[in-house]
Amino acid sequence: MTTLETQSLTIRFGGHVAVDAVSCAFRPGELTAIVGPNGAGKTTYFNLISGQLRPSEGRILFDGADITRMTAPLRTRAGLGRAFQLTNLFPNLSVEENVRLAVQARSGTHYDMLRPWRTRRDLIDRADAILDSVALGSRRSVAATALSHGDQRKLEVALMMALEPKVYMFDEPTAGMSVDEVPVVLDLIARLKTDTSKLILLVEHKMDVVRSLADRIIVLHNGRLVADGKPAEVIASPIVQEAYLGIAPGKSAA
Ligand SMILES: Nc1ncnc2c1ncn2[C@@H]1O[C@H](COP(=O)(O)OP(=O)(O)OP(=O)(O)O)[C@@H](O)[C@H]1O
Repeated sequence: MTTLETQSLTIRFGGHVAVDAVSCAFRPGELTAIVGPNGAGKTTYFNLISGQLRPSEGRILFDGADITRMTAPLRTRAGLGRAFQLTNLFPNLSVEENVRLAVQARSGTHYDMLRPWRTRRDLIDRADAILDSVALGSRRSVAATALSHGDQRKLEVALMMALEPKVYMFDEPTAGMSVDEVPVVLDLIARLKTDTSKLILLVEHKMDVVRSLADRIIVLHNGRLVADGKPAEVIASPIVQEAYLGIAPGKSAA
């Protein structure tokens, strides 16, 4: 069973404590939304979990192992998946080629001159299924660099899916998308949620998105974990509405 836990996780930048002794355990089958005002430490917390940053103090446990000092690539290999903006893309290769390469990397298959890629029906089918699930089947021949912003975000999700992670980490997955592109990504995350062995973390500002997807919400403020609970409870809590989501008491959080 996949488990992920941070214990007293802290990072300081000079004198500024961006993430301050955050202790939190995440469970499989649960989508946890991480919310809070700008500068609260949400992305920094993500960077600590995925290994882009090393904590000043505290520990990260993943499937029972202490991964605090593990490099980001090793964390990815261990099953921590994060959608990164474009960094894992080959911009001049097509959408399909990008996804196939990610599927191939996951399968551990290396380039084999005696066995052309097209003979690997299993890998091709897997790549096709992923392309369809992110609604990029019709864009498969387009160079990654030529995609619209929304389609590039979908491709990032596709590459993460190809790696079959145990943990999916989404940092504002619909940011910058047009209104008609948003539902595809939300549907996709909702479908990922149906696999109860997976654990999903979502940093999101839009409360309607949080409300529709989250099983649990944690609130960060000034780097501290200040609320943790079921969405209805956390959203309704006056202190969160007023102080952390910037909503006057009595008004809707949407
Ligand atoms: N590499 C860094 N060096 C110095 N300060 C940093 C660094 N990364 C983040 N910070 C600071 O840490 C704090 C938390 O930033 P972070 O980006 O994690 O907030 P956030 O909650 O994700 O905000 P937003 O919702 O605006 O994306 C901010 O004050 C930010 O300026």
